[in-house]
Amino acid sequence: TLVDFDSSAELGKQFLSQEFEYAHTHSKIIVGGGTTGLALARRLSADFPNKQVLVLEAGRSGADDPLVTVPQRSFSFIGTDIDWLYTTVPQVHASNQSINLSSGKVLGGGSAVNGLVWGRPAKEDWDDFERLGSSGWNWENLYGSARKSETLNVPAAPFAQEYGYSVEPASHGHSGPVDTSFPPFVPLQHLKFIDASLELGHPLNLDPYAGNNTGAWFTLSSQTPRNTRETSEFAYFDPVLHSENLLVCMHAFVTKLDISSAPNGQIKSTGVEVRFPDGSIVSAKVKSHGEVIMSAGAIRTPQLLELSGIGNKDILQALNIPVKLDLPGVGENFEDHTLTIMTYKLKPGFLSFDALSYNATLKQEQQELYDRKRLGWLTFAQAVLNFAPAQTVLSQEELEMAEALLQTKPDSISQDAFDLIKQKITDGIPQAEYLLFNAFSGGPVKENMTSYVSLAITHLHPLSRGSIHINTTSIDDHPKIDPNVLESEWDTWFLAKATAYGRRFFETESFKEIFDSEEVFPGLDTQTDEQWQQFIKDTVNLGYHTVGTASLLPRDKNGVVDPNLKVYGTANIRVADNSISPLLVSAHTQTTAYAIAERAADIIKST
Ligand SMILES: Cc1cc2nc3c(=O)[nH]c(=O)nc-3n(C[C@H](O)[C@H](O)[C@H](O)COP(=O)(O)OP(=O)(O)OC[C@H]3O[C@@H](n4cnc5c(N)ncnc54)[C@H](O)[C@@H]3O)c2cc1C
Repeated sequence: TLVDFDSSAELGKQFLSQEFEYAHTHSKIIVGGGTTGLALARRLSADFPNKQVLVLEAGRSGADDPLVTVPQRSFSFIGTDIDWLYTTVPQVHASNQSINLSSGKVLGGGSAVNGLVWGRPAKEDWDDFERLGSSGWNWENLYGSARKSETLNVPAAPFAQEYGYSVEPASHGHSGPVDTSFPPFVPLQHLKFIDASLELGHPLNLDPYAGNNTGAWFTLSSQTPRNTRETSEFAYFDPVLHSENLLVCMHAFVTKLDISSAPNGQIKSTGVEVRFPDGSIVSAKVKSHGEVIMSAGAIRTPQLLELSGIGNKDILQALNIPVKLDLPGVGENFEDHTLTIMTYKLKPGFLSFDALSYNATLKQEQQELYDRKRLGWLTFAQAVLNFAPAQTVLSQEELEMAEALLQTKPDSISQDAFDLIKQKITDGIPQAEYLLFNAFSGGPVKENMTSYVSLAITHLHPLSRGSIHINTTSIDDHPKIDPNVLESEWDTWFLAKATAYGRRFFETESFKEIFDSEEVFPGLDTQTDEQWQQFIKDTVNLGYHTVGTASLLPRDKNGVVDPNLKVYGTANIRVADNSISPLLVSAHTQTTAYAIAERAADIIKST
């Protein structure tokens, strides 16, 4: 059942204050109806036919909104009503930039606004969760969970032939809620990107979803065979919309958890406080064996825990918040992928999505093609990724420099995580991702009537760690988001080297055919190591892959949740979202979020 607290406030208040069925024993309140929250809610409600699952989501539905549904429009949500509008604090190691960290305020959360890339990490990435001390959180189990979320749609023969798509069905799920597909349109420049990668000696990976993601490959999108976006709302919730024991509330803003004491010196949550759009606050209560599950995402989950008195006592006391539980790991270990963008101009006659803004006829044609047949440019978000190990990006001499740089552990990362990342570098696990955006996305002023592409270069395993903490007692103030990017010398050095390597793609024969030789951004004046490093510091972005702020780690290693996802020291509070990932993976993170949801459901059902 779906209730909108904006249009049906009175009904909503009745539901909450009259303690409807969700207040039964063993009921679950899930805070946040995002990627993980709705996936988990569906699974839990299926298993507890007589118990209630209540999901509280601050945003609205994404249904029928082209900002959400049309693949090509991914990223257009930035600055709209479904964006939380986060930015970081000025980054001291990155020219004092405040970096955008937009995030989905909508049912489906990140899955409703992201770039639709459907990836999968290297085996070692998920195995490292277990190596860091959380038994059962390994590749084998997470891969199994990930496949439960997916239904692979093999590409139709004409498109497979035209673009050279390949897929290994055995490496995918076939009966999960999320449809994954290849788009029926790929821009020429993306096909050339495969050729350019091969020309530079990168391997073509025909099966990147089974634990080895190295090389250039066609990526699936979280997209239906009708070429609309899949979100956790559409995939997991809509099919059970009328289920009586799953109540999803939108415009339901959770302001804090109610906490009381529990046996054995623990604390428990008796429910949560929910603010309605009219400003009134109503408590939603859990009874006896009920639980509160935090799925508010890696930025809001630590904020809500701290506002409720769970976190580092020094931070709480400084704001006069009564300390219910001193748990210093809350809000720590924050990491995100760091990335830079290079921009190139296409030769006259070649077009990118920029043309949609200067060619009205083309725009209309493509819109009609999409509306009538769900074909054409608007079906496309991404097609090709290239994951490269350090050994591919760096020369022999640079590899020796890398070894020297990696002798020093940056202050903010744990010794365990540092050692695992060093091992991954040595073992040739991808460290850099190259991805083409089919439009201008950074650089000096854009010329009229010109099409560009941008190459995003991502550092997959950065060493710098930051934090997300409250700095006021108001839920309406964004927490202080400090990724602490480029604290580590290695992070700056490697991203600079990986970015400089990006220029090589545009020097290949394959690319020369379609690109203007003039590099637009940063421009060929940038040549020396110092210049590249300055470019990185001035322009570094985040990958929108925020993780780690309620880490799945032993408590004495700054952990927040145990392997059953219980917050240490609590009887009935769990976290199930990307804040639990203790280490970033070499992949875009929605598949990890879905895998966490599926695994969390299995764990919660059995504990
Ligand atoms: C712009 C962008 C592009 C991305 N591109 C990709 C990509 O192409 N491929 C990929 O794999 N990953 C991508 N990601 C990352 C991926 O989407 C996220 O890692 C993933 O969706 C996070 O899932 P989550 O469940 O942890 O959080 P979310 O999905 O963010 O869910 C959190 C939910 O909680 C709600 N909420 C927060 N606070 C409250 C509150 N106080 N009360 C009630 N509700 C609340 C939020 O509105 C949200 O719906 C991208 C992310 C973004 C933002």
